Amino acid sequence: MIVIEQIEELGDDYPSPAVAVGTFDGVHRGHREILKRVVQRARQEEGTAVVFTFARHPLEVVDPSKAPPLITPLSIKRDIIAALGVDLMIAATFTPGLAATSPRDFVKTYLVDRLRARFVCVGYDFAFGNARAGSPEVLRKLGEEHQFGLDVVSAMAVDGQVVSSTLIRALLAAGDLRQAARYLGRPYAIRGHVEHGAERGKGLGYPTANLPATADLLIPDGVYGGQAWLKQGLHKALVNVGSAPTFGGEARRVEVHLLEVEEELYGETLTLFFLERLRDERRFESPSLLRQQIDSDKRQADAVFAAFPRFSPEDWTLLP
Ligand SMILES: Cc1cc2nc3c(=O)[nH]c(=O)nc-3n(C[C@H](O)[C@H](O)[C@H](O)COP(=O)(O)O)c2cc1C
Ligand SMILES: Nc1ncnc2c1ncn2[C@@H]1O[C@H](COP(=O)(O)OP(=O)(O)OP(=O)(O)O)[C@@H](O)[C@H]1O
Repeated sequence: MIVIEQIEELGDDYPSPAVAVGTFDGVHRGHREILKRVVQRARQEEGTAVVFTFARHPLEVVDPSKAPPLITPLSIKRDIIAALGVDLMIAATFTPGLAATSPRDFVKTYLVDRLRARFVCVGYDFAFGNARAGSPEVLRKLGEEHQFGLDVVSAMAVDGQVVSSTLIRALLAAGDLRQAARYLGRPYAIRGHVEHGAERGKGLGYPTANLPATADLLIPDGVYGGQAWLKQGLHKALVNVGSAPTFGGEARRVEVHLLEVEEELYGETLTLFFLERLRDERRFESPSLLRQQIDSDKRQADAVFAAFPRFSPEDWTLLP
């Protein structure tokens, strides 16, 4: 998949583009249905499957006080979208100019003149252009004018709930990783480079690879059962998100203890899937009491690994 950040970088060699437009934070199951249709259409027409999305959330420009943390930072969003078979991803910067563009001008400038879209796919509540005035109906009329086809995906529900990024963020903030995974179609994931910590973990019997806790980390502090995707292998992990109050409290970090790997990981890129929240982070009276607790976390995590639906980290999906 080719990724560009500015639509101006687009060349001319993209035949018959089928385009999905949206923020797609989380690339959840509703979003995936839209992207699948675009890929299917492109394959039928020997065209190009294109996603026109944004590197950050548009609300960061439109109304920063309402801007949510991202479920999928750009590098993860890119990998999920690539795994679906999309050919070209435009990860544009949302600007005040774009926010002020009317629906008609947005379609003319971006979809028609720049992208030469032949087919567009959006979801049931797609809103675009100045004051979110554009809707699927508006897009349909503009499509008739500019000769592109339109497919509007109806609301996808799972467990009786319409899937949305907002719903998934709320579940993650409440620590309900399992239900969030149902809507995402995979476990919640973060990615980072392994950093140096205080080097106490080895003494505890649980050495950890540390990732910085970014502002987008949506889940609460606590201990989690997870899986770490590292150098093309998936490894069971016990994870602490927090500031280690037993040792006086430090900057918030994500500490990953890999259960099956013992090697130097500094500087490696690690993708971490969170399966289930096991408990709150607590202050212990002594390191040995903390160690005993982690021994029991490990036993609890074993049950989580056994029960969690299998998933493919390369396809970013739960397996049937
Ligand atoms: C599974 C797990 C659970 C943890 N739980 C707690 C906890 O409840 N309270 C706490 O203060 N620290 C907790 N820690 C953090 C340890 O204190 C921390 O890993 C240790 O101090 C090593 O830090 P270092 O990586 O900076 O060397 C936990 C770590 C792991 C791996
Ligand atoms: N459950 C769903 N089924 C089908 N399409 C969906 C679903 N959820 C979102 N979409 C569509 O995906 C596109 C991108 O939407 P958006 O990124 O706003 O996602 P969202 O889940 O609706 O987010 P938010 O909760 O922030 O409104 C839109 O066209 C929207 O209609």
